Amino acid sequence: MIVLDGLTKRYGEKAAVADLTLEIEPGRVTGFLGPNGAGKSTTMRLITGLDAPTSGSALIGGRPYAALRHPLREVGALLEARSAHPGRTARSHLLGIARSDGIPARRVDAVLELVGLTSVARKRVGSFSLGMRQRLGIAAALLGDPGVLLLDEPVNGLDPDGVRWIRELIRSLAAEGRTVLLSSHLMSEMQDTADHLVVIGRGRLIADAPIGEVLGGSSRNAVLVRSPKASELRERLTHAGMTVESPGEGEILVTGGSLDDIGELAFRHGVPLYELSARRATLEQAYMELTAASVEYGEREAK
Ligand SMILES: Nc1ncnc2c1ncn2[C@@H]1O[C@H](COP(=O)(O)OP(=O)(O)OP(=O)(O)O)[C@@H](O)[C@H]1O
Repeated sequence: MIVLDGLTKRYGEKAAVADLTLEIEPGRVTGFLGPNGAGKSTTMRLITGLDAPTSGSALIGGRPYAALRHPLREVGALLEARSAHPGRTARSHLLGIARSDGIPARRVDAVLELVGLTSVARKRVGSFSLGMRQRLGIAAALLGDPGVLLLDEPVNGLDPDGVRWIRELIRSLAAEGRTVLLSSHLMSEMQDTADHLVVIGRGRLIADAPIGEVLGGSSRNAVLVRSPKASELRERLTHAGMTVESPGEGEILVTGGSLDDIGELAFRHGVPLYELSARRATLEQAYMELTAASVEYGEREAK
């Protein structure tokens, strides 16, 4: 369990993280989302003691990172900035980290196997592809078999097989009862991996809710109806207070009413239906609505 209480980090006038209070619970994957510059990496750095908060606290199992006796056995982190020396082999890189926390060498071989790098364990990291380096970073995070994992953009550079592999790994780590905090800009990947979402913008909390709740709260949830009497149905649904659009000939898209409401209304008025189906909002759509007001480095600035 990770507990943030009034966590704040200022760089001069600017608050990178502002008064963040939340609990990241074990046994589920918590997705950590926010526009560029929202403060995700800073939050992860504060949790892992790489930066000190200006005020507030970040506790892991009730203690700050600096007070953990065997930090690698309690927290594993894959953070963007951490990289291996290109002249070292994968195995010697991991052995160095393992030694720093009294982790036995056999664990190094076990994590190399787990991330699929056994065959290149004695190759220099400098010759690794981005995806292989990412796997090595994940191996380092898992070295101490920690109960808490912080993964900042772990799918970066991975091919589709690698992406699927990491999704399954992350889900199994959470299923074993670990606390997993995962940041990613890939919304479809997040939708498939996370159970719970924490969304921040300009350092502040925007949402802390189960993914189903975030998706259900989107205005983009709608019902698609196809009918040979679409225009009559449109009038009746509008009269009943629903909002109706016509995306195509004989089709209407309804918000403000459930499948059951629409089906019953059509039945009452003798309107035949050829299709009645839920169009669920994607995480990308729900996320865009949530963060619209807090995009810091948007298109306008970038151009
Ligand atoms: N060392 C630093 N000195 C000054 N400002 C910083 C420093 N580190 C981060 N910031 C600022 O704090 C804000 C939050 O940055 P952070 O990297 O945590 O965002 P992020 O959500 O991880 O963004 P991204 O999605 O782009 O990785 C940004 O405005 C950034 O410029």
